[in-house]
Formats: sequence, structure tokens, C-alpha cells
Amino acid sequence: MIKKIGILTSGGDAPGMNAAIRGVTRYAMYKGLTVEGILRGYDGLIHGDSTALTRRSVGGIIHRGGTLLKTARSEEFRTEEGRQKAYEWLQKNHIDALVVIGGDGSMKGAEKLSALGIPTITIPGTIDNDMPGTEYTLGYDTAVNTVLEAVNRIRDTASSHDRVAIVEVMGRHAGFIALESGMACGAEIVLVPEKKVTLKEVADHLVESHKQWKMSSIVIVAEGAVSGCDVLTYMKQHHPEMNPSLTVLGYLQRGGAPSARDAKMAGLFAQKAVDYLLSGGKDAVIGSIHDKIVATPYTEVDKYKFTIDENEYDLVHALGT
Ligand SMILES: Nc1ncnc2c1ncn2[C@@H]1O[C@H](COP(=O)(O)OP(=O)(O)O)[C@@H](O)[C@H]1O
Ligand SMILES: O=P(O)(O)OC[C@H]1O[C@](O)(COP(=O)(O)O)[C@@H](O)[C@@H]1O
Ligand SMILES: [Mg+2]
Repeated sequence: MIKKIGILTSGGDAPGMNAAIRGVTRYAMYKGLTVEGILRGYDGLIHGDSTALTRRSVGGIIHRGGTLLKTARSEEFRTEEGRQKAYEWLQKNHIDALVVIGGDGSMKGAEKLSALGIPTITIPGTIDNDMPGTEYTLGYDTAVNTVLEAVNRIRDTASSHDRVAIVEVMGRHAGFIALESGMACGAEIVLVPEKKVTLKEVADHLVESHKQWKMSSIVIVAEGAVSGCDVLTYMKQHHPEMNPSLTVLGYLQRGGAPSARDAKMAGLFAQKAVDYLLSGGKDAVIGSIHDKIVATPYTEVDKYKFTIDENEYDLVHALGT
């Protein structure tokens, strides 16, 4: 029977992680469990760095970005020795199950820990929205809105000066942030890792817009598609008349208060994680699929892989010219 659970955040921080820590802690306590917060992701498990969480200690964080528990990318946890140490610490501290809040990498780590014999549950937390087993990850909605707000400001100056504004956004392997923010801000071009487009094609598209008297344009580039710097260099070389500029949004996209959607979803994911464990479930990722909160065993997540919406990709370009 589960009496005590551990909770940690891992990988890149994402808005909504704090709301999920609060949700898991309070809902678990409501169900009669005790909760240990592990600091700095998997590194905290390996080096035994933790603190007991209470209803009060998770107060005042629902609206805060980052993560109270801190996070890390742990190289040591990628080794068998590291994971063995983590497992032994969990055993020694009588932790019956572990809730991991993190992205796709953290989920792989959790699966490996489960294989050693400790039940784990992953709550999706990454701005990238690139996890199997869910159509939605905590932090994604906030990041998209942050990009939208930034692009709306950049547009003011691009249109005042008749410039092409290139905006690089995050997304090493997935173009969700680029596409959704591009749709919302009315970008002319969105470059995503899932679609190969040459810089000449980008330039040709912008030339076509210019011919139609569209004197300023927004180009959203996901970092995993091509570097914004390369787009800028190409445009400066071949089309200096468009006076291109580059803004790399970087970590601006990861910080800040979670949106209403992220803060709310954090609570629902937290509830499902605890209920699933208490009903005997384990070794699964919580997710939202077709607007239902579900738990999918790690062994089955590859059946639920979601990618960018093809229609939106075509539409953003149809509408943007
Ligand atoms: N294949 C793996 N095996 C074991 N641990 C992993 C694996 N992939 C990732 N991890 C652990 O999860 C951490 C976070 O993963 P990472 O991919 O950096 O971020 P995210 O979880 O946000 O996608 C890594 O630093 C590592 O400790
Ligand atoms: O924090 P780092 O190591 O600079 O990593 C940057 C990466 O983290 C992210 O912000 C989030 O990715 P993860 O959730 O996989 O950590 C990516 O969009 C970006 O490519
Ligand atoms: Mg990731």
C-alpha cells in the first residue's frame, strides 16, 4: 500500500510546474499520503537532497513560474550506477512511488527507474509540447502566449520600418510553439523541424509578398528547423532591401506566471496522477487526449504520438501572404 510519495521536477523548467507540485502535494495529503519533495531533479535522488512538503509549504506558488523544487539535467542519472543510487535512496527513505514532472527525457528516466522496481508516474511538463501519451504539456500554453505577446511588439517596429522580422523560438525537435504562435500572430512564414524548407524558398515567399505590397513580414523560426542567424545572414546577403532583423526569444519563453490553462491543467494532471497510483496503477504518463485526462503505461505511449497539425501548417502560409 502506498503511504509516502516522492515528487521531483526534471529537465527544462516550465510554467505550471509549481502548480503541479502544489496539486500533487495537496491532493495526496487529502488522500492521506505524505509527500517528500526531491530537489534538483534526478540529481537530488542520487545525492539524497529532499524536503518534506506540507499544505503550507506549497502555498503561494500556483501562479509562479520556474519550480520550487528546482530542476536539473542529470548526466549521472543516465548511468546505471546513478540510477541504482537513486533507487537505493528511495528505498532507504520508504518512498513507495515517485511522481516526476518533466518532459520526454524525464519520462524515459522515470521508465528506467520503474524497471528497477519503484512505481513512477510522469506528469508532462515542458514548453515544447513534444511528449508521446499527451496532446498537451504543462508550460506550452504559457510559452505560446509569451511568444505571441513578444511578436506583437516586434511587429509594431517591423511595420513602422517596413522590415522583415525574423523571430527564433524554442523547439529543438518539435514545431508546436512556432506553429501555434505563428497562427496566432499571423506570421507570413513558420519554419519547423518537421518540414524541410530551403532558405531560397523562404526568400522567394517574402519576395512574392513584397510584390503584393506587403512591406513588412514576420518569420517565425523554431530553433530546431534552422538557426534564426542563418535566415538573417541569407536574407541580408540576397535581399538587403527587405532590411531583415532577428530577435531570439530564448529563455523569455520559459519564465513567467502560468496561463489559466496551464495552472488548471496542472491541478487535473496532479489529481489523476495520485488517483491512478492509489488505484494500483503505476509506470505511466498522465496526459490529455481528445480532451480527456488519461494515464497511459510507458510501454504503450508510442501508440499516442502527436505531431503538428498539417492543416494549420498549410493555413498559416495561406493566410499570411
Ligand atoms: N534515456 C534516458 N535514460 C535515463 N535518463 C534519462 C534519459 N533521457 C533523459 N533522462 C534524464 O532526464 C533528464 C531530463 O531530460 P531532458 O531531455 O534534458 O529534459 P526533458 O525531460 O524536459 O525533456 C536528463 O537530464 C536525464 O537525467
Ligand atoms: O535549458 P537548456 O539546456 O538551454 O535547453 C533548452 C531547451 O529547453 C527547452 O526550453 C525545453 O526542453 P525540455 O523540456 O526538453 O527541457 C527547449 O525548448 C530548448 O531547446
Ligand atoms: Mg524534452
